[in-house]
Amino acid sequence: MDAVSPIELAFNGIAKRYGTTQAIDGVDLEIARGSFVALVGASGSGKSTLLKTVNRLVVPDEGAILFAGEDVGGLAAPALRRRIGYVFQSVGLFPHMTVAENIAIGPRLAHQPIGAARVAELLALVELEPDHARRMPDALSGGQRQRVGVARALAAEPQLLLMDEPFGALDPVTRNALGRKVRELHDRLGLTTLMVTHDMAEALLLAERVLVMAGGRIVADEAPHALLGGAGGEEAQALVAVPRDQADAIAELER
Ligand SMILES: Nc1ncnc2c1ncn2[C@@H]1O[C@H](COP(=O)(O)OP(=O)(O)OP(=O)(O)O)[C@@H](O)[C@H]1O
Repeated sequence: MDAVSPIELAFNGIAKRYGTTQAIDGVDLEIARGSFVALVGASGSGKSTLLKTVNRLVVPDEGAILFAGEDVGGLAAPALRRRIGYVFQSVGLFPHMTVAENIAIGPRLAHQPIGAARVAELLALVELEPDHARRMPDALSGGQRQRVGVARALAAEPQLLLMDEPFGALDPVTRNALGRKVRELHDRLGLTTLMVTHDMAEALLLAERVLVMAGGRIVADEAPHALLGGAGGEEAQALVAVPRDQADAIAELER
């Protein structure tokens, strides 16, 4: 990505209230095409709500979101969602469908079905075996299910990938491997990726830009190396302190 990358996503004055809770409190943000952006912050700070405004699972009270220059509020939701891959923590695979059927569901519903060869290609992308296609979701490990979730999100060849705590339920080794895999796919497929995570270490390692939310606002917007150098203010530095303190404590144990 370079300085002249076009803007893939622009949030202009986004606000969303639930009763007395101001979930999003005026977000202005531009995300460059091809970038991998992490959204971190305390529980309840508004990360998921902000992410869901992009694919219209949440409709903001105020403001507009431009996706490749088009106002998402003016697009039909199914057409919009076909251009956006969405991966979330609980995966949401249909239990009564095979892995192949789960992967193919989006294109099928859009009347653009994909064949077995494309399913096999998608399985290979996420490093699953061809014979996983015939399995039912409950015959997979959590990590394998999450890989199927990523394959499903990529099935319609989206240009934008939204991920909401995609690796949250996984063990640390699987989490690390799948995070790296997703970053590699992001690069290889030329995606723009917006990932919500609780884990600052994951954000620092995978993203090139880290946004910190607090109270429905973006309070820091920095590159990982700048955050590690002390930038971003109090909220951001409190989050950076967690993996740093852990690394220090482990280094201490090794002495
Ligand atoms: N559908 C809803 N109805 C009522 N309140 C909601 C709804 N969705 C979110 N909220 C509230 O809006 C605020 C922001 O929620 P959101 O899920 O965006 O936070 P988050 O940063 O993603 O949190 P977490 O990290 O715990 O997932 C919270 O106070 C939450 O309780």
